[in-house]
Amino acid sequence: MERQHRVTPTTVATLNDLVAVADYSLMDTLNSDPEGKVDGADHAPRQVFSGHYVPVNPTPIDNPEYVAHSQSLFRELGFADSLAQSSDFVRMFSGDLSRAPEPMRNVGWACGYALSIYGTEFYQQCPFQTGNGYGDGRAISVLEAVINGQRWEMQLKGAGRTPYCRGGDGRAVLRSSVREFLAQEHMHALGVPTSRSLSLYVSKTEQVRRPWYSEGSRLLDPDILISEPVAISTRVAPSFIRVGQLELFSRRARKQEHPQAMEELEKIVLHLIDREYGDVIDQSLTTAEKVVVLAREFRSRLTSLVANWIRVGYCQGNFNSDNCAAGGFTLDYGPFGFCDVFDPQYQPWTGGGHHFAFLNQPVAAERNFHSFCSAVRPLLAGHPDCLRQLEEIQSDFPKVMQAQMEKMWAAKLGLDTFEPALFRELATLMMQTPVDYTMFFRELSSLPDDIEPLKKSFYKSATYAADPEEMDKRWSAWLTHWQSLTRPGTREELSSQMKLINPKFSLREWFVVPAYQQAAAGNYALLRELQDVMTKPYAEQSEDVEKKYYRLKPPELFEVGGSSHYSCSS
Ligand SMILES: Nc1ncnc2c1ncn2[C@@H]1O[C@H](COP(=O)(O)OP(=O)(O)OP(=O)(O)O)[C@@H](O)[C@H]1O
Ligand SMILES: [Mg+2]
Repeated sequence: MERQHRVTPTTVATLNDLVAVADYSLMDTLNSDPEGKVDGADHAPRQVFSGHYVPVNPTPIDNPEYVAHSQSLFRELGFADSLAQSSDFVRMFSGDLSRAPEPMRNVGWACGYALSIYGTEFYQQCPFQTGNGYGDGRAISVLEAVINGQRWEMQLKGAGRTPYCRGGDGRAVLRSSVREFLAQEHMHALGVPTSRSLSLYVSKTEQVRRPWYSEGSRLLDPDILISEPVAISTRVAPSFIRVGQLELFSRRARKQEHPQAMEELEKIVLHLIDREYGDVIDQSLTTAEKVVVLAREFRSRLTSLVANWIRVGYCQGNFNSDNCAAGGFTLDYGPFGFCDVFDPQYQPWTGGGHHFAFLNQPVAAERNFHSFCSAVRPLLAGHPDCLRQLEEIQSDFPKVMQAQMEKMWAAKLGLDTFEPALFRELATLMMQTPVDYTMFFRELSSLPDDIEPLKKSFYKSATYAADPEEMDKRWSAWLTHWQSLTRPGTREELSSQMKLINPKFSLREWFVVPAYQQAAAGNYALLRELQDVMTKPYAEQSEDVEKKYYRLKPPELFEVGGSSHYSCSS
């Protein structure tokens, strides 16, 4: 596949500057659904039997209003901030491509994908029970652009129905859009690979109904239907290929569903390599050889990603294969959460159970990696040596994952090597006390002489309250043990290294709730404040910020439906 390296002007000041670098090579290299409507007016749920994408045009939201854009992404892309509120940019990124300037096309694309939950193939989520009606139900990509040598795909979320909408309305509400918008940029600032947020627009007049929690509800499931404003957010990434997408084509190849099935599988895998692994996979290798390198590289990215999630207290919530980006970055901020209390079983999504809980994410990742290996395996038929290598890459996943986890825990503790006994005692203490995960590690990063500063992070459970003296004694013993193991060198150096690993601020749900509630009433002040604070998560920031955002979760906010847990998020 030819890579085009067109360079944008240093500043993209107008929509014309952007569309001038729009690139549609994807629509030519990949297969279009032969039954797709050329004009993109393809919004009713139906089965899509072949092809990598369906041409489909977004459905604009009524009366769009600017909510936010990511200043840091705009800067990276060379976009002028003023662009985000200019009328033609607003029109396009709120879903109206009808007047997009040339060479912009007024048709985007949506992709089908398959679903495996914790490594098991599922079809029942597809309305036709065949898997042919499952995919981007409300996400539509509108262009790719190569900007300063980096390729970005721009995808609208909440842009209306596609053939994969499964009877849904194709919309995203402001609440879920604000959550995803803030989280993507926070994650990036935390140094964790992720899709990025470009822009967010809300409709001043269009609302949809969603199940939600009544004020103060402590029920697990939503108990009311509420009307919420619809929004369109645009996210960008080198591609949006998911493990589930590779699985869709692999399942078709396995079942010989149509004559081009194997060729379509190969094409999507080569496309993934081009978009996400172009710099690490030699173009001159055969497909089978490329697949082996791809598997090894994806394993490395995925294990590192999950270790990073745990480092920053993030639980993805619904880590199915269709929410697992094949490029190895975080995708789909649905029922996610950043933990307050350290709890290995932390899981804000009531439907996620133990499988996708905080410290089970390495195992969930392994399941997704197995789905990935099964999906690419047909491309290695007739290449016993490559097959053997893939087997080995797959079976070594737990070893590599474990190594990444140990490296991460050692770094969080400012140690050169992982100390199992020290860590075991810490995990026990963190659970029994329990501690606020973010605050504990941040306080530790200041290298306290005694446990007093650490107590700022203690929630003090019944276990702690039953015998605080004994607990404090154990904490002091642990601290002394830890101090004896920390790296030689100056204290300042160690402290500042640890403060780059252990963030001061994390995007806890109880910060986000009032921000999206205010936003729904047209007040974006809190949202902007969170944007600002959470894109500098390692910085000390002001006293005022510290008072508001560096504190224990108030007791009355625990177990609140829609904040501590949610059954749906869209
Ligand atoms: N309101 C909706 N209308 C149509 N399809 C929807 C809607 N909400 C979710 N879907 C589709 O249901 C599937 C599962 O939903 P899920 O919550 O994982 O995805 P999502 O948050 O929409 O998308 P993504 O994974 O693209 O971030 C997805 O394929 C999604 O496109
Ligand atoms: Mg999803």
